[in-house]
Amino acid sequence: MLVPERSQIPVVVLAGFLGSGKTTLLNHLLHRSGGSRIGAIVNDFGAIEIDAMAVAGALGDSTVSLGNGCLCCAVDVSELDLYLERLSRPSARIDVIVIEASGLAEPQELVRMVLASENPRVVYGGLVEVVDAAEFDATRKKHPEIDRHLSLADLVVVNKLDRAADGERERVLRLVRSLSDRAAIVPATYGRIDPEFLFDRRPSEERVGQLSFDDLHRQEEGEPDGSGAGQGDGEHRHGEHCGHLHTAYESLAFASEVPLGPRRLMEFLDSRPDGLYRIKGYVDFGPHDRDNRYAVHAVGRFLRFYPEPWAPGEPRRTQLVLIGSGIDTTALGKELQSCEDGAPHADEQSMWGVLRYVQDPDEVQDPDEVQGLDEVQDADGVQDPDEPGSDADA
Ligand SMILES: Nc1nc2c(ncn2[C@@H]2O[C@H](COP(=O)(O)OP(=O)(O)OP(=O)(O)O)[C@@H](O)[C@H]2O)c(=O)[nH]1
Repeated sequence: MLVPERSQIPVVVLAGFLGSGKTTLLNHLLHRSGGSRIGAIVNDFGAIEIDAMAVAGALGDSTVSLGNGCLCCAVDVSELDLYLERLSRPSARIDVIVIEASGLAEPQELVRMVLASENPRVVYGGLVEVVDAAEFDATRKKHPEIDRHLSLADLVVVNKLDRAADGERERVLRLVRSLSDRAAIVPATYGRIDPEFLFDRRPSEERVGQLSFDDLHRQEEGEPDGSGAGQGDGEHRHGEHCGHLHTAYESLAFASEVPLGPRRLMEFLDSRPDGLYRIKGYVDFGPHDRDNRYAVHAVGRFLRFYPEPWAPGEPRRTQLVLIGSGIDTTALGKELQSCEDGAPHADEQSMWGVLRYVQDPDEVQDPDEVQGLDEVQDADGVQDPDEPGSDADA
C-alpha cells in the first residue's frame, strides 16, 4: 500500500522538540547528500524564518518556507500541497523531500497531511524524530507527550550525545529505545547520521504501518485506536489544538536595524527567565565586529554564538525569535530593545562576554565521524542482518 512507485519522491518528516538539532541535521544531510538532490520545506514557529535562513544557503531554490506557526495546525494544508507540487515537478529533479517541522509541531498531524496529499509524484517516506540527549529527561518531565511522538517514529536520532555524560548516554539510549516501539535508534552528535537512512533506505513498509492510513482516519474521527496516538494528554479534535505542545508556548520576533551592544545583550541573556526555552537568530554587533554576524542559539540553559561573515550586500540587522512558556513577551521585547546601541565606536573588551560562548572548534567533531548504518540497532536490539555488528551505544 505505501510501497513507493519507482518514480515517487519520498517525503520525510523531520520532527523533534525545540532546539533538539533538526536544522543541524538537515544541514548535515544537505552537505553529505552526494549526488542526491534534497528539497526542504522548513516550518518556523516564530514570525521570522530563522530556520529557513539557516538552510537556504545550502539549497537555493529547492528550499521553501512555511512560516509563522506550527505546520500541524496553523498553516493552510493547500500551502503544503503547493510546495510539494513545486518540489516534485520533474524539472526540479528532487530525489527526496524533507519537511523540517517546527519544534512544537505534532508529528502525527504532519504525517497525516503528507499521507492526505493527492500528489501522485510523492509518497510518505517516514517520520524522523530528533531527541536532545542532554535535555531528554527535563523535556519529558514537562511534556510527557514526547513519549507518544517517539512511539510514532520510524527513525529516532538521539542527538547531542557529546553533551551527555558517559553513563547517561547509555541510559538515555536505552530509555529512548524502550519508548520507540520498532524504530531504529541512531546515536549522533551534530546530527551527523548517514544520509542513507533517509534516501535509499526508506523506512520499511512495516514501520510505516505503525501509523497507517486507517490509524490516521480513525484518529481524525476520534475513535480509540489503541496506538497511544492522540491519547494521554487529551484527545486531539481536528480544528482544536488540545494537547498540542505549541498551545503552551508563546513566541516573540525581534528585529532591529540598530546594532546590539554585546554587554547589554549578555546581561539580557544571563538573566533570561527559565520559561524562555529557545532563542535563535542572528545578531549585528555593529562596530564591535563589522565583518561577522553572530548566529545565536539558546536551548534551555545552553548558549552558543557562531560568528559567520556577512554575505556581500547583506543588510546589517538583528533578527531573533524567542520561544517560551509563561513568558512576558512584551517585557522581553522591551528588554531587547534596550540592548540597542548605536554608538559608532567599540571598546576592546566589550565582546569578551560574547566570545566566551563562541563555539570552541574542538567541540565539533570531525565531520567524517558520521554515525553509520553499521552502528545502528533496532529498538528491539536486533541488528539488521546485512549490517556488520556494532554497539549502538558506542
Ligand atoms: N553540543 C551540541 N550542540 C548541538 C548538537 N546538535 C545541534 N547542536 C546545537 O543546538 C542548537 C540548536 O540546534 P538546531 O539544529 O537549530 O535545533 P532545531 O531542532 O532546528 O531548533 P528549533 O527549530 O528551534 O526547534 C544549535 O546551537 C546547534 O549548534 C550536538 O550534537 N551537540
